[in-house]
Amino acid sequence: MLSMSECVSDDSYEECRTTADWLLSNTQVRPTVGIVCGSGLGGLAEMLKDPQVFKYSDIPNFPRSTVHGHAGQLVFGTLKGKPCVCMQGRFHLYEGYPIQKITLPMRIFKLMGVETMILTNAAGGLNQDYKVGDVMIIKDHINMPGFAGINPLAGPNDDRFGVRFPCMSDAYNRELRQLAHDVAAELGYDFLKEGVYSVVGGPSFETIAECRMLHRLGADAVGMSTAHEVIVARHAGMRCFALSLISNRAVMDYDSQEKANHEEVLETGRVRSQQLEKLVSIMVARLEQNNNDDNAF
Ligand SMILES: O=P(O)(O)O[C@@H]1C[C@H](O)[C@@H](CO)O1
Ligand code: HPA
Repeated sequence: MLSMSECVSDDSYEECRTTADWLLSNTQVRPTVGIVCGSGLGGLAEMLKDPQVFKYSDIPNFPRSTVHGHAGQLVFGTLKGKPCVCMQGRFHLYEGYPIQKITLPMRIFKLMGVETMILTNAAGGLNQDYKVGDVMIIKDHINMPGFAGINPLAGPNDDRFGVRFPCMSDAYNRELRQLAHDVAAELGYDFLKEGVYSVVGGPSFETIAECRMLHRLGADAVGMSTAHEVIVARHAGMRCFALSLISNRAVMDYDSQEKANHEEVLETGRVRSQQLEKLVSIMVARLEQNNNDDNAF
């Protein structure tokens, strides 16, 4: 039988502090906004002015990106005058990292002063009204690995990050969702939806039966990321906003010839990236600084 320290990744407060301090001593930027780029959406990082780039491999305690479409670098800079840090590439459970490791950047960002997280991903559309290229504002998630106890907060709780039992009914900030709707309407975007994201472990795409089940459970889109990061960010009291780019339609029909594939996912990102960049940059420009959050420490 494994001991607790063998089961639970050892990325302690001190390690996060070391990484945060290392980054703070190597950049002048004091980010208040964190952005995570999903598959094929790395272009979001190119919006930052006066960028300062750190390869993940050069950052102490940071994991490495192993997935095509995830560049593996942290970019600091300003967006419409707001200091930001942007992950050009994220980590996924299927890469083999412990779940605490893939969510580690959230804690590092918190220690660096980030108050608001904007997360993006590519996802398969389960909702039959969704088309490839639609963008879904995430209003809630279903954490499938969580039902099997795979939760980034499992293990001893460090109260310096947040409380033992954090609330998740308000995980996706209502005001930020409304802001996204307002900005999209001003831009004339007719491809914006709002729905529930279900995270699965991957890397195999879902079977037809799995897609049907997730849809019946109330999910509008399925993907392999984001929810774990949001759990850790909310635990640490950061407010979260997340978007799914519907990169493919989940196969729900046994007569369908469609097959999910990563190339289609990346291609959809290329097609929509400029519009997403515009949406995110206007949102960032209008962000209020104060984050009055009950979970905050
Ligand atoms: O990082 P995200 O969630 O955007 O990546 C999605 C899920 C898989 O990693 C990959 C499948 O194409 O894209
Ligand atoms: N399923 C899971 N993850 C995904 C998908 C999908 O269909 N598309 C992009 N990421």
